[in-house]
Amino acid sequence: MRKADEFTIANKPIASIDLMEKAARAFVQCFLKYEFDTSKSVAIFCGTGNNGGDGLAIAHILLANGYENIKVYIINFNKKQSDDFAINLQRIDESGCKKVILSRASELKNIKADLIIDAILGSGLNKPLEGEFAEVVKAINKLNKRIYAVDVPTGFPTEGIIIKEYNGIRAYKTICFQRPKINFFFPESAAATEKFEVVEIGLDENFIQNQSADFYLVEESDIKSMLKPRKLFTHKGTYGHGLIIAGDTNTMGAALLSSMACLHAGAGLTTACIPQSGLTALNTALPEVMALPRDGMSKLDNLEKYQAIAIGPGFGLSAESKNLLKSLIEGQKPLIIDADALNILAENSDWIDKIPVNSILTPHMKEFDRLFGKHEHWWERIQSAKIQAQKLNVVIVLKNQFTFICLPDGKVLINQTGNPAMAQGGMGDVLTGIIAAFMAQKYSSKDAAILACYLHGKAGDSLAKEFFVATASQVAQQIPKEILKLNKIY
Ligand SMILES: NC(=O)C1=CN([C@@H]2O[C@H](COP(=O)(O)OP(=O)(O)OC[C@H]3O[C@@H](n4cnc5c(N)ncnc54)[C@H](OP(=O)(O)O)[C@@H]3O)[C@@H](O)[C@H]2O)[C@@H](O)CC1
Ligand SMILES: Nc1ncnc2c1ncn2[C@@H]1O[C@H](COP(=O)(O)OP(=O)(O)O)[C@@H](O)[C@H]1O
Repeated sequence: MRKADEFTIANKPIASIDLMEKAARAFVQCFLKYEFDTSKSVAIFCGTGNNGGDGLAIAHILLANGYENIKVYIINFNKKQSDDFAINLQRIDESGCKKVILSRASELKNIKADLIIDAILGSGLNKPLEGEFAEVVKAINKLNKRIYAVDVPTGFPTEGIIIKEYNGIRAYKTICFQRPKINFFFPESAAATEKFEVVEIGLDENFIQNQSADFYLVEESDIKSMLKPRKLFTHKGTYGHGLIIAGDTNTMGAALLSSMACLHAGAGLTTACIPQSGLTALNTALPEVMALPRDGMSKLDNLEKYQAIAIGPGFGLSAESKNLLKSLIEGQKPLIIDADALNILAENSDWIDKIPVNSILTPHMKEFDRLFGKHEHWWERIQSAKIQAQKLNVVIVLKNQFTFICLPDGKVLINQTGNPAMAQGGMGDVLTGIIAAFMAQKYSSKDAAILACYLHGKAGDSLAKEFFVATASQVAQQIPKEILKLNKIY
């Protein structure tokens, strides 16, 4: 983003002070959506770098938008000022805005503000907070007011490890510029900001898009360009056959959910490979799905008739399950490996290197750590996932609020759809079924994983507008509606 900033300044007729002004305007526009009561008092804490410069520009724009009770606090601890900060300081002085200069944290007393804007340090953070900076941040957090952070909460690293003892600003909302920071996608960021929102500030998009990067956001336009229409004269054979090897006596629901998702996401045929004891449930709940009873089987025949094979949801850890997984791994046909199949792999780590290339692994955090070792920090976990996806030549779908899709070429795609209404058992089983459906329809492993994660989350997002909780079966049934919104039938 820094490079984009410099590129924009060098290649567009825009001076850096004007870019700062644009960023501040974009911040205020977003801020006013939520804080339209201009009678509220606002304390704006500004450092002396460009983040602080943004804070000063925000102050005078808020004044121009009807806020009368604005006070800026200049955190003047390191005495170094950026050029654009200095220009905005002069403008603030001319505007007559109330201003306090703090040389020590202990000078921060009697703050009576309804709202706080944090513009002390932004993306320029280059070491953990300590000393006076840590003290002032602690005092601001203690005020217990709604804090809006400019670009980044002070003390929050935009990339790299987020320490457990996070001592930075605890924001209510971060309004960040042009692109979200990678670390916002990790659960540890919840300590720094409850929410984040990205605002456009006019940086050169072509330049940003052409930068080589390890992390990419999945956008709706990507999904639209990937989805294939269903063509005239096609039939069930056109859309492939998905095999879902799942379920056990007490976890048959997982097999039903995966099969239901495979069906609704468009596989031409779906077969559930389940224990005999689940047949009545399957035939009753999902009459469209065929059954392949697997009791006593350590190997499956005729696998060539399936274009996608998913294994794991509710599968159990029995000797029979282990033998079946082993034979499939030896078969070298790409697999979608989830849940208990991942746990079996973790117990038999010498099989991991033999996973068929182009397979898709769909672990949540705990399953991932069981497979590849314990990780203290999400940043490290993602680095491991990147390495393993490359080494094994597989796609690793590391599931969470934001799911990371790690590709064999080292790229990591971040899925932004989905929400806490989806935090309920069976949701991962549905994701596995959707992936299987797209693999059956001859999408590559990469495309199947991307499409499935996006649509799974999108279905949850649509349901969350209507329901407090979205159940896994509701999500499965919502999938064809989501596909239709993005794609023509024929
Ligand atoms: N790029 C964009 O798209 C745009 C960016 N814009 C804005 O610029 C912001 C980035 O500004 P920036 O580069 O001036 O850095 P900033 O965060 O103000 O801090 C710099 C100072 O902090 C210091 N420092 C560092 N760590 C420290 C610590 N732990 N404890 C104490 N001090 C510490 C460091 O001192 P040093 O250690 O180098 O001596 C340096 O002096 C960005 O977040 C956004 O708001 C928009 O205006 C326009 C478009
Ligand atoms: N808060 C959330 N926001 C977005 N997606 C979520 C959230 N909670 C769960 N999910 C999604 O639900 C799925 C849960 O998977 P998993 O834990 O394997 O579920 P289960 O084993 O119960 O089927 C993942 O795809 C995850 O991304």
